[in-house]
Amino acid sequence: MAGSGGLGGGAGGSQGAGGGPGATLRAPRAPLLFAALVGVKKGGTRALLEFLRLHPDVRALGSEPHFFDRCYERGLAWYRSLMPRTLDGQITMEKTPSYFVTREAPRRIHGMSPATKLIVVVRNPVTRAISDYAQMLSKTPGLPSFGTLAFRRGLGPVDTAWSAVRIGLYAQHLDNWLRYFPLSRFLFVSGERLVSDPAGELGHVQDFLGLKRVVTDKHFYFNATKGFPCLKKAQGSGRPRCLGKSKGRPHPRVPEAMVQRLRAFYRPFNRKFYQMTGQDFGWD
Ligand SMILES: Nc1ncnc2c1ncn2[C@@H]1O[C@H](COP(=O)(O)OS(=O)(=O)O)[C@@H](OP(=O)(O)O)[C@H]1O
Repeated sequence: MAGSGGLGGGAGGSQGAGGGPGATLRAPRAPLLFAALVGVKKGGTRALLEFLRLHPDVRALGSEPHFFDRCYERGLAWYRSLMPRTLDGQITMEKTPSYFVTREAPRRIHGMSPATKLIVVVRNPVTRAISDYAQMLSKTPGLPSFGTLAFRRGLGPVDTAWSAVRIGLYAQHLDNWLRYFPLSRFLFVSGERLVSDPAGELGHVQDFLGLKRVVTDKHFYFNATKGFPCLKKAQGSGRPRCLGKSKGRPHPRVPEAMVQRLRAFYRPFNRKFYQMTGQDFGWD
């Protein structure tokens, strides 16, 4: 049943983990080294996962399983069956950014394994909200303007009921996680630095996961057309690869006065988040 018994087993098969001849697979049901990229939506989670997958000791699910939010009723055996097979010492990973804002997710993940390592990519909540809105617009072109949705009656107080605003209240969401996990189980990655210095952020992530620093600046180049760091050699093709069009979308223009109001709104929440994490992300 979901919520008990750990994640062990699904990756422990008798063949086909890609470890080459003579590689020993973990015994079935041996506890997995499990790490989850739990958020935040539009923080840069796909970039981080794709970069981490270059590491030979990381085996990550490509798609978002949404087990701890939408699919929990399917049970742990289902979740386990989705996971890639791993060798002893390899880390199994998945990313589902909505976990960070799902009330039940921390309790459920803790129920599966309190040893889970949790990674959160955070980004300036104002830019994150605009990025979220850009994604909504790409799916629903006739959507009301950003200002209409972000402010009640278009002019009034900030509307915290709108998901694009609410997700950025990082301190509030983290409070819920800290009821189940100590801070030492978390790594907070700066979404801004993931763009300006991907190798530096990947260094912290590999340290946190107890991995050798294999992914380094040798793996990245800055693609001026895309405006983002890209991989020199993608897994499989060995060719240069940037993330797809939905990553690094142009943002709709939002009036500066609205941006300033949102910045002021988030400031106390950001400060609280800096205090809680002991890290200043420099968004003020
Ligand atoms: N290297 C690289 N290439 C492309 N994009 C990058 C990269 N690093 C970080 N980012 C930023 O990632 C943002 C999308 O975040 P997520 O992958 O977390 O989005 S999602 O929640 O999974 O939809 C995406 O947001 P937008 O720029 O608003 O599209 C990017 O700013």
